Amino acid sequence: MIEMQDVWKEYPNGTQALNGISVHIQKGEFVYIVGPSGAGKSTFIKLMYREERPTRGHIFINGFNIEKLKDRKIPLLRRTIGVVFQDFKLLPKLTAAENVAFALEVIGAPPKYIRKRVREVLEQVGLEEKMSMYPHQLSGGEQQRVAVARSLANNPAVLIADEPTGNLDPETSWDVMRLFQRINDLGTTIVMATHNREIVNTMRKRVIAIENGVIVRDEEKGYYGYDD
Ligand SMILES: Nc1ncnc2c1ncn2[C@@H]1O[C@H](COP(=O)(O)OP(=O)(O)OP(=O)(O)O)[C@@H](O)[C@H]1O
Repeated sequence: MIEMQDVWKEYPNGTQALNGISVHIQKGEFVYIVGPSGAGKSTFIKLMYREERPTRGHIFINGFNIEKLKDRKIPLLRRTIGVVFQDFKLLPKLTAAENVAFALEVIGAPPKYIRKRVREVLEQVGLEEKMSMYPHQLSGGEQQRVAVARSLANNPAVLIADEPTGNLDPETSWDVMRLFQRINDLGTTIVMATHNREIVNTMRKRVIAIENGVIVRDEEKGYYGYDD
């Protein structure tokens, strides 16, 4: 499902962000990516949805060979991946429902299906009553749940999250994590980069630790393992 073979990433300014990463993540897994600041976690995440390209190595995601993927085919890859960010990245002039609908409009889904699916995913995240609110009228946790609903709209096989609780207080972070657990229970693979020690140590999932661009630890039911 997700396979990286000896993946290296050097940014154009010469920074070596990843130095030979090999990893295999199976369908339905829930994986935390941990490590110190600057270790390469976001780069690892960005390679998966082809925001960045590897300098060297092979990446296969949901049946796509990232190396061979033509730019015009990137949208096909991204339909199979939902992405959630620390800063939510909602469109401020659109309501919650419109933000979710947008993800379906860009792929040309029929309006009737869009209406049904928007309601479904907003119900899934418990926000059906706030469908018509604009992002600034929602709390941080609610905005993140809209972003999660948007990421689920296309029924992705994989949900990738980069520091999704980074802007949320502890209680709200747990709401979002319970939501992730439910999504994972329904079969979606989850890969989440995080600095949240409490969540990693409580939920006990697979933990992959990256330091200086290499995997230094990969444990089933692992721990966070850093003091920051
Ligand atoms: N676009 C870029 N151009 C040049 N260097 C970059 C770029 N993006 C990241 N880097 C560098 O690559 C290295 C890895 O960065 P990355 O963002 O992947 O780390 P991270 O583990 O996600 O860090 P954090 O926990 O602080 O988010 C760092 O040295 C960073 O400065």
